[in-house]
Amino acid sequence: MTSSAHSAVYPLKAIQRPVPRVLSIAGSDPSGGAGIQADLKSIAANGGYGMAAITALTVQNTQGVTAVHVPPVEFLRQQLDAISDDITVDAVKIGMLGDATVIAEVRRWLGEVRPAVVVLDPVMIATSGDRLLAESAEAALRQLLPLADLVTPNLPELAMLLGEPEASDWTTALEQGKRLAAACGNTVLVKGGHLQGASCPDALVNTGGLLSQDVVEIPGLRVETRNSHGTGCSLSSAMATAKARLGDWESALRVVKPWLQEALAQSAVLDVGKGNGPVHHFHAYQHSLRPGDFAVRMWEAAQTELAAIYGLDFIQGLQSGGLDEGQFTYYLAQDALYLNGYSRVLARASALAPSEAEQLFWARGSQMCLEVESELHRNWLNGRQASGERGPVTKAYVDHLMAASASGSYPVLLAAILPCYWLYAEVGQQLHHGYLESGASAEHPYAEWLRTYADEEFAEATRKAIDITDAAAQAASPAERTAMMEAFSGSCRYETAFFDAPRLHG
Ligand SMILES: Nc1ncnc2c1ncn2[C@@H]1O[C@H](COP(=O)(O)OP(=O)(O)OP(=O)(O)O)[C@@H](O)[C@H]1O
Ligand SMILES: Cc1ncc(COP(=O)(O)O)c(N)n1
Repeated sequence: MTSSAHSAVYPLKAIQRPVPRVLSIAGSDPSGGAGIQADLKSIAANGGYGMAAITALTVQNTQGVTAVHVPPVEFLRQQLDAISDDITVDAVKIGMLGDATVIAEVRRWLGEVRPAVVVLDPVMIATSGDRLLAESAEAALRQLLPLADLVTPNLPELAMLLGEPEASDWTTALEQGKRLAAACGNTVLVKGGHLQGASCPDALVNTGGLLSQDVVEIPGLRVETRNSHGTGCSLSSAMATAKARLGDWESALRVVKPWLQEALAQSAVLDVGKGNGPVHHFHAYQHSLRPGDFAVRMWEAAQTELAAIYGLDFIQGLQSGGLDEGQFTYYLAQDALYLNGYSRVLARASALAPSEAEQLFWARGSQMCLEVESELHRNWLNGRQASGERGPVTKAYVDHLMAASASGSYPVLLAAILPCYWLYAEVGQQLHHGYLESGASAEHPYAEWLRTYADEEFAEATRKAIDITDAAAQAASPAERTAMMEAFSGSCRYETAFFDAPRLHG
């Protein structure tokens, strides 16, 4: 991309701060969907550092506002002064002001500090219909408008500020936007949220030549949802942040509008409240994993197979001692055959490993498999009548691992490898625990085998294998993670089938 093409999108001269310090002067919504709570999330989600000076406390949830308390205005003054005495404020968003004394205090502070970006959301009435601004303060709010760079009224507020009837179509709304912008000498963001129909446009309106044209419209589709609580708060604080970051209102709205649309579209994920729920400010972070997230997902996916394993005759017989000796021999022989294939797959993981530590870990695992295989022959299969042929489950399981290995993807291969560590360690621990609980009798026909399950070295290796796979998932693409879950679940099913194979094929 040429530098001129780049600056056409983001005018470099105007980019001020990589992480702008953005102050919300607004009311508190304890349910977290609107007010300062929404503002702080919105500022962070849009790349800013959020601060909040609280004008009023409300008692509200997704169903409505039941009380409003406006603390002494001196306290607001102290909050504002504490911030600006210490911190450079790159942008301010003003929301609920409550009454005329609060408006006067904010006006004084704005006059003294003169922040570079001021967005005013003229909050008067909540979505629920409850008043958030004393009626007597409407004139004072009108007089505050010229101190803002951007005013973001919804359609009822736009009409109220002009003293006109509410617009019922977009053309009328834009005309009203032009009148308000001309009267205040600033830019008005006309919002389509209160319109009917499938589209939901927004437009920046300025009649003084500040924009590329008087009306810059950004189209948008309406999201079918009740969860619109706090959209106005979120939009205005996102705009303050994006303006400080990108330098102009048009660039800001172009990034904020699709972000908010997605926040509405994904709001159901949050499942908050019985009324108009909040939007999902951090929807974009769903795609990135925190350490441990993928391990938890895999563990959840393994639960059905673990339950199936504990229900198997083979496992119950091994625990009680009633297991048929022939079945046990078949199991040991297949285990030895399986470990030979598994060793080769671990060697492949070692070859694909991105670091020497992981390379060494899988190489050691590969070596350990061969050692256990020969120990099985030496100590356990010696003297027993066992076939050296791979049974159908052993063959299918090893083929599944080989296919994951052939995929060439390190994360997918690890996901296929992991259940043999994890489920085996888990089942082994349970069996060993059960054996100890029942008195650890030396008479138990499988006592010696059950004792091998207490191997702490194997438990440690399993924890390490989980951590490495989890870390590989964090670095993987979404498509690769889907393939990982498939490979993991496939191996879990083979673990169950492997324990059941002696009954069917032994
Ligand atoms: N259903 C929706 N689908 C898509 N965008 C929407 C929807 N509802 C609102 N918006 C967007 O949300 C923002 C706020 O618009 P709206 O007109 O609802 O303001 P508001 O009434 O001040 O918000 P609030 O609901 O917080 O009071 C605008 O960008 C608008 O386009
Ligand atoms: C503290 C506070 N500030 C603003 C709003 C407006 O948001 P909405 O119109 O979505 O209810 C609110 N409900 N509460």
